Amino acid sequence: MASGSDPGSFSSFSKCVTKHLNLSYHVDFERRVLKAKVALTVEVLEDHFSSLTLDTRDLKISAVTANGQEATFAMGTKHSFKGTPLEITLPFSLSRGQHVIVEVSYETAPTASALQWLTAEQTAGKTHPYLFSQCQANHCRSMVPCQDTPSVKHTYYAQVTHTHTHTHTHILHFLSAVRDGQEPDPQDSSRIIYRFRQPVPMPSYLIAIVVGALESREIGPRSRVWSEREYVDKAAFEFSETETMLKTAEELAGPYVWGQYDILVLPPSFPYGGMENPCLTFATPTLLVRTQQVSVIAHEISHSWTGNLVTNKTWEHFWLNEGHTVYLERMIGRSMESEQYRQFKAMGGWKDLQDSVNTFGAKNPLTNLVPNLHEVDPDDAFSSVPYEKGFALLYHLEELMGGPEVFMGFVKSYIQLFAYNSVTTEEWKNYLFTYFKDKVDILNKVDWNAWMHTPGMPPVKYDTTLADACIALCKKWVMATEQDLGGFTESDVKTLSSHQLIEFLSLLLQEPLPLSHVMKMQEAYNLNSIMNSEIRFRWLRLCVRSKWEDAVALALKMATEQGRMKFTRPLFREVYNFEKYREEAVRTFQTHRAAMHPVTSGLTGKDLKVDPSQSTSL
Ligand SMILES: CC/C=C\C/C=C\C[C@@H](O)/C=C/C=C/C=C\[C@@H](O)CCCC(=O)O
Ligand SMILES: [Zn+2]
Repeated sequence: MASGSDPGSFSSFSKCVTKHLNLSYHVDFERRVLKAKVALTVEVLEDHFSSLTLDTRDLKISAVTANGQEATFAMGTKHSFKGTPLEITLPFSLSRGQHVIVEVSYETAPTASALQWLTAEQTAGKTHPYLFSQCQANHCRSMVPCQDTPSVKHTYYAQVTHTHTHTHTHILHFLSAVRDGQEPDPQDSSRIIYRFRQPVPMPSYLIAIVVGALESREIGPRSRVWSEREYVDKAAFEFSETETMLKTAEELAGPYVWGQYDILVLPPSFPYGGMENPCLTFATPTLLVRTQQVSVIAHEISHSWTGNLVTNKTWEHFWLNEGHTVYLERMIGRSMESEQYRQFKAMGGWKDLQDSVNTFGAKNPLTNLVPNLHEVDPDDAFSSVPYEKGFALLYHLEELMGGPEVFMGFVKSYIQLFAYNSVTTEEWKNYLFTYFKDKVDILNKVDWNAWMHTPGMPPVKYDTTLADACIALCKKWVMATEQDLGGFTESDVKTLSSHQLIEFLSLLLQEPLPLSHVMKMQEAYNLNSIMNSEIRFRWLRLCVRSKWEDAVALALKMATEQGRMKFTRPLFREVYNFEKYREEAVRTFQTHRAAMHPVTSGLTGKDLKVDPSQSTSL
């Protein structure tokens, strides 16, 4: 499964592959570290095997054993984003097909890039500290020494406990796995050990941990929603369609193999809309506004097949995870709503792709569907491209091959064939040609090099029925002279759904308006009062781009009161590009960076050209 190379990993996965991890964690909130032990069950792939390399990042390793015997180890040279290779020499030699249990005792750093430690004051409840992880893409190595490449899949078992203080009695632990009971710690009966079991083989980037004062509500026969008490009822209400979506996804893609499907709503600094951690999707609280959660939860559910069951072999093939997941997410939307709704969402995705291409530059190789990630940090490469160019390719193929039902047949078959494995684009393409063996002539006419290895926008058209009202209103604003402005009233947007309002604002962001127009838009539509974050985010970007000074404070407020990178980074960049407020953007970032997620603060710092080692720039 793990042959080939991965530019993001130092680990020796062509010599050996991890089959199982047994983790023991002790969470120390006072010192902000995990004291841990991991036992890796490793299958040897070659004869005369006596050494292996694991990925680590900022870990303090204290001991390594192999089958219980002391093993020697050395740390290699630290790489800026790949971390430090841990080179282990076994006290014996093994042959191909044998297994060895390598146990590493270690401690994480308070700055571990996978972890965000929140003080009690940074939580909604204000009484208990909180810890959460985000391992995708290459951050698992900062909490577990492992073969941190998506080409290796293993099961895992974990036991977790935390330092007991009188204020921490209500703290619960969860991992991306099935709960396997809890019991008093035999070494300290005031502590509880929580146990978890993940029997489905999965890549390291899907290991996840959360520790905090959490409550839950049942939302379906295999689903609970977890969050701090302050959000839990709202979350249960917003995610009430989860079981319907799971069933729809199963009809499309096959059985759900992960047992439980729970959702965890995190504190506002969580950097993404959602993260598909198996058994426990992590979600931003910005979804807790009606109509916003549907596509994100459909997306995370879809990852249970595309991404978690069939996984990209390296991050260069990330579009296989995300393109297929967006395709499946929109097929769920098609089943639950309509084909027009799917087409409308596809058009919205097209704008997101355009936005990413504009941000990177239309000639930037990071806008290739399959980018070269040698010496490129995946976090720097992340954008809508793998999602939306990936979807656009699949949609294009769907049209060529005979429509959604026919193409979904291929996607389902691809999932069944590659389930529990990791794949490359080449393997995907070979299977496409095998599945559609009667239509190879048509497939040969596709300009594969343009789709896969050429930067910029691809050529695709969608059904615009639901977007026509948005396109017409956008045109009206773009063409309007100062004299025409009096003709705009609240009734223009009365019949638009929130999805259509998002589309309207996305269209306007492609053709920004004069300040007078934006001010009139506020007067007529009162968009400042809307709290739906997808709408607010686009509206505030539009205002700042039109140089409306009053909007700067609102944009910076939204950029800092939540930390979803999809919103935070473009809002900061927008204010930064408004010359007069550039310093204000940098100052606000400097004030908030200590409380931001480590990845968000790192990437926003790069966007604003703030030297990470200095407290101020400019
Ligand atoms: C070609 C891109 C190369 C590598 C990307 C791989 C990982 C990127 C890394 O930065 C982690 C991404 C994690 C994403 C998690 C969830 C997203 O689906 C959220 C999308 C944005 C949002 O809705 O907030
Ligand atoms: Zn995704």
